[in-house]
Amino acid sequence: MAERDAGESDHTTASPQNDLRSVLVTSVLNLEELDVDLYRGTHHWVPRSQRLFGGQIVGQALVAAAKSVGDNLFAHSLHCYFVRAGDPKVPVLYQVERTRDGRSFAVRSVKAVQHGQPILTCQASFHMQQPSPLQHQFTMPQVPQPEDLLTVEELIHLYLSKPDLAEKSKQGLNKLLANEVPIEIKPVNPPHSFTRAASEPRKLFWVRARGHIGEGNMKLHCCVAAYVSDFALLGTALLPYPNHRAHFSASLDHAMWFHSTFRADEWMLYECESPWAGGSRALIQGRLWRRDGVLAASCSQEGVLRVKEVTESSKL
Ligand SMILES: CCCCCC/C=C\CCCCCCCC(=O)SCCNC(=O)CCNC(=O)[C@H](O)C(C)(C)COP(=O)(O)OP(=O)(O)OC[C@H]1O[C@@H](n2cnc3c(N)ncnc32)[C@H](O)[C@@H]1OP(=O)(O)O
Repeated sequence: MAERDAGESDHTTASPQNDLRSVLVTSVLNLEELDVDLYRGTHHWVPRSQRLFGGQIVGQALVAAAKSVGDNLFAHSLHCYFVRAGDPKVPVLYQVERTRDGRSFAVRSVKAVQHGQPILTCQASFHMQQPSPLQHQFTMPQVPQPEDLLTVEELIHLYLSKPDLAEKSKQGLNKLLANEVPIEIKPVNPPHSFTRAASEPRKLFWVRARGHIGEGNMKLHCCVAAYVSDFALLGTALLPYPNHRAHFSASLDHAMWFHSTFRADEWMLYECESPWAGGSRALIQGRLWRRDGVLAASCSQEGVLRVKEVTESSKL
């Protein structure tokens, strides 16, 4: 374990002149206030499953919770259950209950509702900054810098340029390219081709919000990190099983802890690993690292994964 650097990072900052404001800030996490502690959120990107993206619901729930706590308090943890699939055809209502306001901590309970029914329950806790001599963290894995790696889109174009690529794979890759995901990803160990080999249930990638957010609003960066943290976590559990494909997958619960200041519009290393899978479920743990090696956030999630074996003919 390494000593944690409690100081500010030497971030290279995305320039607002060259980079439009992130749609996560202007739209997805910009909730409409309907009444006291009642908000409405709309959608930007919806996954192919046609159920709302879990990260969007968690990020919006955290925005709603954060609106009722003072500027001196910062999100330090959240615990959520996804109890129903989110419907992309209607907005989500967020009802906030002010569970407790103490001297150092405040706790909020948020219910995300559609069609009169909860789709997510979330407890979020906020804490004032307090100095402590007790400081440690793991050491960030050593990986190539994001400038030396390709984005997911660049990798897909590379795979598409391979002359022996099967028509079905081409269609799959083009569908992936059509997604307008508001985050950028650079895998650390991308496969050389679209076909995958079995690997340990662990993956590393650089990630950041697409577009500019700017510094100053730490609560907002935590909400963006909550959005980002659910994106590719569950797939980690499938890495040892290239001959199986999930016909149903969904995150069941999601917990997150925020440790340090960070900017979600700057590259962060996301380290994801799945220590267990069984009974059609998998546990996945994630660590978000600032590129200067400071541990920014940790998360844990359990998901349901119902898989089918893929035959050679169905792969083509
Ligand atoms: C260029 C960039 C490229 C990138 C492109 C993008 C690529 C990747 C995209 C990444 C996507 C990220 C996704 C991240 C993960 C998520 O966001 S998941 C969304 C959040 N989570 C949820 O929505 C879960 C919400 N909760 C639920 O839906 C329910 O709680 C539950 C389904 C988990 C509960 O299940 P259950 O109690 O069984 O509910 P039921 O209503 O009874 O059943 C639901 C369906 O499951 C079938 N089913 C039930 N039991 C079984 C069983 N034992 N075996 C098989 N099937 C079962 C049941 O029949 C229902 O099916 P139908 O809906 O009727 O088909």
